[in-house]
Amino acid sequence: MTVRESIDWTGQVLRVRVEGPAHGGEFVARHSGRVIFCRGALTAEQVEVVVDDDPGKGFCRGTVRAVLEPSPDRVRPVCEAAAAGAGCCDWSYIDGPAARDLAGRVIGEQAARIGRIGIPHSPVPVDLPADDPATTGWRTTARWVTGADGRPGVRRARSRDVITEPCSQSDPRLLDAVLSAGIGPDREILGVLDDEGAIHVAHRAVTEDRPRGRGRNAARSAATRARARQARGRGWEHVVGGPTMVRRVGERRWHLPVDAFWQAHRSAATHYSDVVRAAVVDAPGVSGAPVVWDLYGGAGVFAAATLDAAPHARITVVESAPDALAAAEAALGADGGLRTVRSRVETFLEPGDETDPFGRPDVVILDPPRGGAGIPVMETVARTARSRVVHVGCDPASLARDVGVLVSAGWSLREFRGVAAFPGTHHVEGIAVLDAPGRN
Ligand SMILES: C[S@@+](CC[C@H](N)C(=O)[O-])C[C@H]1O[C@@H](n2cnc3c(N)ncnc32)[C@H](O)[C@@H]1O
Repeated sequence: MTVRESIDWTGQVLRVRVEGPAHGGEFVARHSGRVIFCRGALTAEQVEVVVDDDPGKGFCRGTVRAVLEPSPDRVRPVCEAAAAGAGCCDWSYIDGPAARDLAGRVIGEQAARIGRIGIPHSPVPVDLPADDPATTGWRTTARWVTGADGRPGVRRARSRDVITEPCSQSDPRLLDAVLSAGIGPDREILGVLDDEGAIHVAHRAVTEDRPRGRGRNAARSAATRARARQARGRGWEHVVGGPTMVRRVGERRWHLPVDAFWQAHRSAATHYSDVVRAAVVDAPGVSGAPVVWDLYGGAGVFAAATLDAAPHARITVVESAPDALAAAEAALGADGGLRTVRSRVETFLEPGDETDPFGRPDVVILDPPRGGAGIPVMETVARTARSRVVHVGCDPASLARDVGVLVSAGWSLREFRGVAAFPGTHHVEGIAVLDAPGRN
């Protein structure tokens, strides 16, 4: 069938057989030659889906309203907020091991399709973070909003409505503290359980931006604009605990503003640190004093892991947030070989500025935000790093694109794994370790 631009199935109920997972948490099904991205479905199920977003091209989006033939991997959703329609735990109806397998398939598929990377194991294996089996209560930094009635909750999917059933991700002590604080209407709330067991609650005015247009991309852009207007560190009223949290990996401690970046899962920083340590220790052809770049380095968690593996390493942490770098210097400054650079990574790597007082890097570690490092950054890294690259990425598509740049420049993939760092959701962290041409 030829698909016409004017087609619109919005509101139609379709009976479909579900195929595999797509990037973004929906599942693929087909009807009359068009793809339907189905929310709330599972591989091989027969479902009835209501079309709720139809851009009028070769695909549309829908939500499952009845499961006619359920998968054995379907379980009762553990997240009350998601069951009530919130956008938080979109895979909370999928059994944990099955969800990890599905996430590994998405990582492998994106690697092949976008990165043109041959993966030896598909699905890519997805590990529990530091063997932590928690499916609920794993999040130690959480956010809520209050609506006009002042009750804290999370947003309904693709809506500004507030759902007050609890989300299962956050440690339950956080919501208890938020409820006891009695915060008023129209506030954004931040709750943190830090690594010394202290609870911090802060709130500020909700900043909103109306979507310009329909669909989830418009909603996402509106959220991004709102976040950009409400800068980090601004406007918080601290009502429980104080403005500074303590974070720990092993024996090291970081003092950070409560809204500074820290890995969301309570065991993620430890897991990634273990991976970095192992990757630095056996980087091919590298001495006991490697030169290392920790790009998008935050408070230097991976720099710390590097120093544990190679105490004489000379490390440059590149990061745009000054509060994170101050915390890195305070936590690691006593270790001689640390240099912090407050800069966007793109600027740090600009032509003519690729040199480092420590010399060309043996190992480059990258942990960019969701959009990934991008092709120009990866091309420079491919030319500059001597031995090994470790890329940690929370979006399988941008990770695939970034790693694909290295692979097409002749780098070989030594390890490619996922980490179930966001249980109950489709989100997954991917970690790729690559060796320079001629080094493996
Ligand atoms: C995913 S976090 C990783 C932080 C650190 N590796 C950790 O595990 O705590 C990404 C970091 O990159 C920083 N960032 C975002 N865009 C950046 C850019 N273009 N250049 C430098 N840093 C950036 C953010 O402030 C954030 O600290």
